[in-house]
Order: sequence, then structure tokens, then C-alpha cells
Amino acid sequence: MIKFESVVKKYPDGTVAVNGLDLVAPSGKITVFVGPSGCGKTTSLRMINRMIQPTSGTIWLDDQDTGKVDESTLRRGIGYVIQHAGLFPHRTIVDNIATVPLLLGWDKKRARARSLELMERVGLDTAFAKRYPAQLSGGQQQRVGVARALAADPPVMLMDEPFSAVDPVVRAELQDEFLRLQSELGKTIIFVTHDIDEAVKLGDQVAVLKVGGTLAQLASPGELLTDPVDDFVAGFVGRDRGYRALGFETGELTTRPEQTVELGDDAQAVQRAAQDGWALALDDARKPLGWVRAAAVPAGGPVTPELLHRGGTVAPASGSLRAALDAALSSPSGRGVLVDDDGVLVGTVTASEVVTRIETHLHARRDESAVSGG
Ligand SMILES: Nc1ncnc2c1ncn2[C@@H]1O[C@H](COP(=O)(O)OP(=O)(O)OP(=O)(O)O)[C@@H](O)[C@H]1O
Repeated sequence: MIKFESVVKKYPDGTVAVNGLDLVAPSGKITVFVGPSGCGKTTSLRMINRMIQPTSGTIWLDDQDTGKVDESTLRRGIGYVIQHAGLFPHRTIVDNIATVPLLLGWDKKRARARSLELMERVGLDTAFAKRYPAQLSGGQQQRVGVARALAADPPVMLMDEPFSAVDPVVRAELQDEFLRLQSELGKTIIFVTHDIDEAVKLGDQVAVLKVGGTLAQLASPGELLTDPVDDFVAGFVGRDRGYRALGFETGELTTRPEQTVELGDDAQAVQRAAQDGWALALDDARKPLGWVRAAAVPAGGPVTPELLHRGGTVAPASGSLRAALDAALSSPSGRGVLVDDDGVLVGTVTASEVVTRIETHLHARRDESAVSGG
């Protein structure tokens, strides 16, 4: 656990970057600091490992006052990842990752073995081990940065806009990979970003900061989107927050059964199975392959892979209402495909069925807050 207690940072020129911050970042969870430029995110982060000294207040790491711990001892337990990865340009990838283990006195062989293991963990081909940072893409360099921070297996990770310098596609990949890694490692993470979408995707909790260094709201992503505490947070979270909040709402959906077809079935079978002109094709394991337009199958002809429309997204039946709505809206048949954890077909839903479910949900929530007077 990391706890900020009345933390203030006033720079020598009089700038108050952080003004009385009180906040707890729970162990094993991702806490995101988000807010406009200059609101004190980086300053707050760097006070944790004492790269910046607080003017007043205390930052606790579990039951230790970080101000009273030897700096190098403190930093040994804290991984640090920054934008552009900050790698040593004249060291190979494997040596970059081994930096901290070598500083801690590990022998070279063990440190290198650890580096290679970490390269695999963060999704990097170990064939890159002997390359130099400039010979990798921006996204690959960021993965090296994450691997380097994890090298000595620190319980705490501080990450300052680690995925900001790469294009949106690579960024989304890095985020997904990072969430997968965290589900295995369970580190205590503070993650700084100015991007609210990144904040709600990655955070177990999100701290929205205001310029002047005050905390506007600390909440779960879903709560932040549905219940912003004031106009500043509502504005920062953005106009389509109602839609994005659906990403955090789950609800039982009643699915409709589908008559399905398989590759090789003939046109008549497709005609029989089709509703509104479309039939769903499954593989042998009853996993969806795509939609077939009945009129497109030649008379007497079989269903071939070329006839499949694979465009629509497939949503987990136990997932969010937003994913189900997305599946329905992106499906050529207008019916969204829902699958179980193994990817096997559960049934389909239409967009209007999902919307009805959302409305029931919203009414229930309004009734609840009317009763509690909220
Ligand atoms: N060394 C310094 N001396 C004086 N003022 C500083 C110093 N470092 C940061 N500041 C100021 O403190 C405030 C907070 O800066 P900080 O870098 O923590 O914000 P941030 O939220 O991380 O911003 P950004 O998103 O732009 O990186 C800003 O007004 C900044 O100009």
C-alpha cells in the first residue's frame, strides 16, 4: 500500500505542484493518476521514490515512512518506467534489462537468464537480446522498459506515461499485454497518464487531479464515468461517458437461440436456418465462424469460407453491456453473437434487446438513489 498524507510540493520558484494530497493506493492494484498538463501527476509519482522531496506531508510505503528510509534501499523495491523507455543506448537489450540485478550484485549468468525470461514475459522475441535500443521499434523499446523495471521483481511499479510515445494500435497492444502481465504479477502500481481512456481501461481506481495539485476525485473507472463528482471531472471524463460507462456495466442478457449451419452445408440448409436472411456458421466445436447471407449461397452449392462475413465482433456472454451492444451493432445480421469463456456459442441478442436491458438497469439505479436520497 502507498499512502499520501497531506503531501505538499512547492518548488523553489513558488509553484505549488501538489497541494495537500491525501490518497491510498492499495497493494496489488493499479492506481492511475490522470489530469490535465501541469496538475502535478509526475511530481506526485516522483515523490514516492524520492526523486523529488515533498515540502511537507508523508508518503507511506506499507508501514514505512519513505522520508525515513535510505533512498537506494527504497528504490530497490520500486520499478520505474518512463515515456520513451529511457534505455541506455550503448547497452544491448539483455544488458539494459539486467541493469538492476547487476547493481544488486547478481552474477552475470543469472542476470542474463533473468533478462531472457523477462523478454518472453513482456512479449519480446529473445532474438532481439543482442540488439541495441535504436534497432527496436518504439513499442518494442517500451516493452524493454517494462522488462527492465520488473527485473528485480519489485513489489511496487511507478509508470509515467509509459505508452504515450507509440501509435494507437501499438499502444492498445501494450496496454492489453500490461493488463495480462499484471493479472499474473499483482504489483502495486501507480500509473500516470493524461489520457482518460487509458486511465479507465487500466485503473482499478483512478485519481483525477486538478491544476494546482489537488485531488478532484478518486473512484473506480465505472463510478467516475457514471458519477463524476463535479463539472471539472465531468468535463475531463468527456461527453460520451454514458456510452463508455457501459463498458463497466454487466447485466444478465436473455439470448435467443440460433439455427446454425456448418461449412459444406447446402443452400437449403442455410435457407432453413436463416432469420432475416442471415444464418450463423459454426465450426465443429460450436465456435462462431461468421455470418452467411442465404441469398448469396448458390442453389445446391455448399457454404464455403469465402461466403462468410467475419466483420462483427463477438462478445462474452458474461461481459459488459457495451461489448454486447457493440457485437449487435457490428453484426451484418443485426444479431450480436455471445459466447461462453471457451468461445462456444451461447446465443444472439439484438441492439434493441441490449438497450432495453440498459434502460432497466438505469431505472433500477435511479430508484435506488431516490430511496437513499442520493
Ligand atoms: N523543477 C520545477 N521547478 C518549478 N516548477 C516545476 C518544476 N517541475 C514541475 N514544475 C511545475 O509543477 C507543476 C506540476 O508539474 P508536473 O510535471 O508534476 O505536472 P504533470 O501533471 O505531470 O504535467 P504533464 O502532464 O504536462 O507532464 C507544473 O506547473 C510545472 O510547471
